[in-house]
Amino acid sequence: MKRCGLELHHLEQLDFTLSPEFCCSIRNTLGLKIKASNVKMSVEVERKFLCSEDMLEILEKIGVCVGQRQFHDQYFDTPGFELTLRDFWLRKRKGCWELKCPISTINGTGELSEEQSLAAKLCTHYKEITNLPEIQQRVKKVIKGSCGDTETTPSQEDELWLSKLDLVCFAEFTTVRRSFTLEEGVQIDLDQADFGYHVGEIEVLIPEGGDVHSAQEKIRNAAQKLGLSGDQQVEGKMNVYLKRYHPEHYAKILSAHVL
Ligand SMILES: Cc1ncc(C[n+]2csc(CCOP(=O)(O)OP(=O)(O)OP(=O)(O)O)c2C)c(N)n1
Repeated sequence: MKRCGLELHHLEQLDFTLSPEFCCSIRNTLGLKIKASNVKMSVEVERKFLCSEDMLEILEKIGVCVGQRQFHDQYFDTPGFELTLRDFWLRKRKGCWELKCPISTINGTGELSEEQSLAAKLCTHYKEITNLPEIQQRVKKVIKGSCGDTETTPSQEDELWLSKLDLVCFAEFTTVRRSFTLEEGVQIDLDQADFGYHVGEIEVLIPEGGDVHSAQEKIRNAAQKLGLSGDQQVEGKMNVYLKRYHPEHYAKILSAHVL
């Protein structure tokens, strides 16, 4: 999710009166403004955690609850899973398309301290693209399809570009999310997915090429404040969903070291 001073989910919470397309156009407008001032936050650094009652109490004390919302996600890939096997995640959420792309973990030079190595192990970071023509281009490149021209009007021609690129929905579920802000730039989401999985995530957004280590440091501090201990990697919603509903794909993804 892109955020500037105004949180995008504040707009999304209004969508009982605004259509998804209108929300998307607001998002795009904000995106353009952000780009113009050169602070486009397009890389998400995050750590998943399992939220205990104690943590929730701490969070309610030290964080500011910025609301609850519900969204339905649909994930798309080719029948041969050419995107997800390369760690690309194409999703439609509330009428908006998003593509999460892997980025190099190399950020600067020098040895990592033990703490930094642990933070890197526990955190994921992905670039998020939300501009549909850019998404289509990236997807085409990844799956190397000779799929003809996809320069179509995005919101009205969903089916067309998807079928041209042989993309089908392989996962869909609804999430109820409660969000908190902890300190400048640190957001905590508590997710409850409709297939029975609860998970929390600590998230920091940085610009492309920004300092991933310092984002990880912020996440580590937030984790400490919540009393999170240990170095256990926690599964995200998609891990659990795939394991349960697409075990063969899950096994392939594991052997490709994507999850
Ligand atoms: C712990 C872990 N999670 C995800 C992945 C791979 N992966 C990357 S993107 C991706 C799809 C989105 O997953 P996630 O970030 O868990 O979803 P969500 O929290 O709803 O998205 P948000 O609202 O924060 O944008 C996956 C599976 C991984 N390798 N390891």
